Amino acid sequence: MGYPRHVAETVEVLISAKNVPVYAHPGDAGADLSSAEQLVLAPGQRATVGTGVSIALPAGYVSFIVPRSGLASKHGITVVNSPGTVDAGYRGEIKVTLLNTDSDHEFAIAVGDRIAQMIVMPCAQARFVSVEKLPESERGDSGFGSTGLAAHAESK
Ligand SMILES: O=c1ccn([C@H]2C[C@H](O)[C@@H](COP(=O)(O)OP(=O)(O)OP(=O)(O)O)O2)c(=O)[nH]1
Ligand SMILES: [Mg+2]
Repeated sequence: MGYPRHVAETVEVLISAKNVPVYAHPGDAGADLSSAEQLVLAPGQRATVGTGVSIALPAGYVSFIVPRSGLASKHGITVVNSPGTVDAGYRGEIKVTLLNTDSDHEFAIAVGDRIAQMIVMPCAQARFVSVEKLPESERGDSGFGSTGLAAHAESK
């Protein structure tokens, strides 16, 4: 019996890059982006780092730039504006604003190091329809931890 196999949607994305983002494994959601720059992030420092990658997403798609979990857990490196949003119409270089959250250790980046990953997703654009009153829902205006144990018990 074979493992059920669902072939994910693939979409053609035009790219201009020296280092094309790489999916480490078949079916991965994130393709690794590498640095086009050499730099050192001091403890607590942030920097906007070039990737040398420019893309043309098809209309109706978005790319999100998100941190790599290994860099986050081992070195405290994150993406400040995660998920960074690459609009379909953007043709400039994709840059990654990294933050070294480690309070003691600097983090050195060499050209070609994988610094973040990009996810390509279909994305709807809303047609905002103004109304006087929104339709009712079970959640209503509860949020911000409303389903936490204590709050949940109180509300029962
Ligand atoms: O991590 C990121 C986020 C954005 N961008 C590029 C692609 C995106 O389409 C553009 C604008 O991003 P965003 O809308 O998040 O920034 P903004 O501050 O609103 O700038 P703008 O006024 O240009 O929209 O910058 C990146 O290269 N990396
Ligand atoms: Mg914007």
